[in-house]
Amino acid sequence: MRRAFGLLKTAAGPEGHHLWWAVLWLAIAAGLEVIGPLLGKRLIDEYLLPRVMDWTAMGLLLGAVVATGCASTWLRYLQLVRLSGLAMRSVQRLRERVYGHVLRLPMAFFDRAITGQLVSRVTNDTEAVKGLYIQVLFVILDSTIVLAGTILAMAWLDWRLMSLVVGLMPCVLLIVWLYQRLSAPAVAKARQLRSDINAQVAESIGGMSVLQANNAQARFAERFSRTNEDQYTQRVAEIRANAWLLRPALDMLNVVLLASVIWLFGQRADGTVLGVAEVGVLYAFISYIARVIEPLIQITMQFSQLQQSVVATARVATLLDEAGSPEHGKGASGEAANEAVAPGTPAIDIRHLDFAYVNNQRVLHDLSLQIPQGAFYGIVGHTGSGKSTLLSLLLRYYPAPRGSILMNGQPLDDIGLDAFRARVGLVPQDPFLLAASARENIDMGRNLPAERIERAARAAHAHEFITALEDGYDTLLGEGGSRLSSGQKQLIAIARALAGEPRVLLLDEATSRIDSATEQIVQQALDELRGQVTIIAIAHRLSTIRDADRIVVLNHGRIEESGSHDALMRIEGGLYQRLYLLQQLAA
Ligand SMILES: Nc1ncnc2c1ncn2[C@@H]1O[C@H](COP(=O)(O)OP(=O)(O)OP(=O)(O)O)[C@@H](O)[C@H]1O
Repeated sequence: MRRAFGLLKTAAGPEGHHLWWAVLWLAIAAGLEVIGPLLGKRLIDEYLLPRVMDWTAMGLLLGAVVATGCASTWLRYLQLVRLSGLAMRSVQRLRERVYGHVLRLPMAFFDRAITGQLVSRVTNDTEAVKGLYIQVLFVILDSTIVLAGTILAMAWLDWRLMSLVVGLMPCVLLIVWLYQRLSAPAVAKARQLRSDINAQVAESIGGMSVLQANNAQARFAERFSRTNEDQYTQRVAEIRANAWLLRPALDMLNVVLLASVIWLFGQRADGTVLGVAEVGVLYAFISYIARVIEPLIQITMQFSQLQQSVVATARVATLLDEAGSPEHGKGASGEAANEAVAPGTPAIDIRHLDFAYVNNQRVLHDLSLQIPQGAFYGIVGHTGSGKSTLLSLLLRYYPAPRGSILMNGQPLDDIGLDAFRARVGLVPQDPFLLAASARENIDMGRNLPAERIERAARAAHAHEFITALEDGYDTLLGEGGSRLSSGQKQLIAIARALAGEPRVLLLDEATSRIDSATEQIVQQALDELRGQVTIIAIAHRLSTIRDADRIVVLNHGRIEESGSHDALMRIEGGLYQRLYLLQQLAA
């Protein structure tokens, strides 16, 4: 609860004072609402019943009754507008903060994160903050003030009648509690079914090609319709519980309360003529009864909603507490170091690198490797030998032990992260294309000049097919680049990496999903970069790295062999030779 409200306060940001003003005005609105029946009582008791026809005073009192009612409604409306605006701006601020935070989380976080849950934190859970404003501040606070004011006013008028009303109040709580108990299963079921509906839609859109290839449309539509029908049934059950239990029972209670007040009132009359002063009290009490029941219903009904909002907000707070990537020596300028590289300094220098993802289960053992400036190195090995792990450490997705990896003679940790990312380019196995134009996919939010994008596309041999598209570089590529072939997507990913003009280019099995013809294009592109860029390529397909200056063979996290293709092929029974021959056989 404390965390949720702490977050609410920070989300309100510079508008925090609006909150206090809203509370103050709400209290005034509630006060005005309570005053109305008191004025009405005075009108009845002092003028109508004794037939004192002082039209000015009566007009003033009547005007005051109408004015307090209007002012209270108007103030409440203004505060609802004010709080809703504040709530929506808070959601907007919080959502930006959470998304910005997620973007800075270390890769290790995403190993255990579940995508759907993270999306829900950023979208739905941040929305829950709005619920806190509207449910807590507006509904609960407003209802509580009205309730307290009404009870006080009743006590002041007639404490015995007030005791009767207050005595019957627990019945409202009991009715609402019963209703919630009875409707809870339907509410929970309906909510579960709604997420099933979302999941089914997402699943079928994601697997549309498989679905249509198997002619499964009818079966999916039927499954969807069943879930949809179930959800409808549960929603109807919820509405029925409201219509048949909640409202009639509360209306009944209202009648019982009214009848009891009138009965008690009748008991106290002297049997012939009602005490003049008491008719006004009866009027005020009748007005107050409605003002007691409604706030009570509101408070009780909103309580479970409030709990959900608090839990959701606390979940957002937990995500925000997740530590971001460690700061990387802000002052150290990677670019300056780049210019002043002493001759002979390796581009990458790995020194006795040990690494474990989870305590003591080492994945890399005492790895040492020097990669000269502008060299092309290939890394091969069986599945699970540690290739991707090495690449992840070179990319600083996970922190390597200090001093175990140097770039241009500088420990990775000392290089500013921006300078580092500008220096290193990555071509991943999955090219990850945005649902945007070819240009935006190469640019990737860096605002690069058009010439640089085109130069990169030419270097990646992507320029030809991009210009053949109907709008050239501005052609929209569809979700995940669905308009392109796998090979073309990979060429775009290479162009994207080259557009950053990196000094080091890392390729993570960039040719595993493309045909031999495209692989040759990739090889040609890499050949053209040789000498200018240091290239480190992980490859399952050994033909991609056959021409590398050196091939490093990993086995269970250790360097087993290292040398040129020809040198490695000469090691009889060597791991590389076996891998290569196996691939030749498979081909
Ligand atoms: N995020 C992770 N958390 C924990 N262990 C991991 C993680 N990633 C990889 N591993 C483990 O580290 C070892 C090396 O995995 P890695 O992905 O580096 O191998 P690889 O050589 O790239 O394999 P492949 O060729 O199949 O991609 C494996 O035993 C794997 O289970």
